[in-house]
Amino acid sequence: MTERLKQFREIGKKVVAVCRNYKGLTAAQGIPNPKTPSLFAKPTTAYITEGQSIRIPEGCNLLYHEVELGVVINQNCSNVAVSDVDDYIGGFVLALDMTAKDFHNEAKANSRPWFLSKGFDTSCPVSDFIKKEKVPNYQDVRLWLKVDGVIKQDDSTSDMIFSVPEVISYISKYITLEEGDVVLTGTPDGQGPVTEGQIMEAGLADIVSMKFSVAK
Ligand SMILES: O=C([O-])CC(=O)C(=O)O
Ligand SMILES: [Mg+2]
Repeated sequence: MTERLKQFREIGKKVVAVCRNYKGLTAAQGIPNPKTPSLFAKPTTAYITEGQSIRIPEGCNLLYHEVELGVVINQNCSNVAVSDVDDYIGGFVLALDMTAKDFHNEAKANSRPWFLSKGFDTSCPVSDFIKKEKVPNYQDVRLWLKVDGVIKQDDSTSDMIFSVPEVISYISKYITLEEGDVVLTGTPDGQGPVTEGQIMEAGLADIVSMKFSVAK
């Protein structure tokens, strides 16, 4: 295990994710904006860092990329008001919410849980830890992702339906967030398929970028 990954596994406990949190995404999909943040989780075994490949889960024929801003929590966070959330943000990571889209579609169609489609090994590639001071305007920062050099996702976090503080405050009413937990804040429009051998490059403005390849 690489040192960086060990660090994530040790301090990074849960991954709590919000979905359908960009106006551009719900508009493109023709679905109403959610009234409250819609949540799911990934196990810590989903984390990988640069140098490791995303592995297509057995039986999956449609793997999707989703670039997301991840917020790293710095202390126990329970029942926190929106106005106090900044005190609980320790920093950021750039993350990919890799999704076995065929499993996901089938689960949704059959009213079954999403866990496998979002939680398989390697489904949460993350960048190096980004210090909080490096992203002072995290409510308006550019997220982008290219597949084999072609831009597929490119939007600002200002397009979120629920802001980072609103998402974290909401989660903290029900689930205690702990030091090292990562909150994935949803993907902008442009999520789409990747196949074996393709390379994704993603970035948070020009603050950080990362590359991950897809393997069988
Ligand atoms: O995969 C999906 O349909 C939803 C999701 O995670 C997101 O919007 O970030
Ligand atoms: Mg997502």
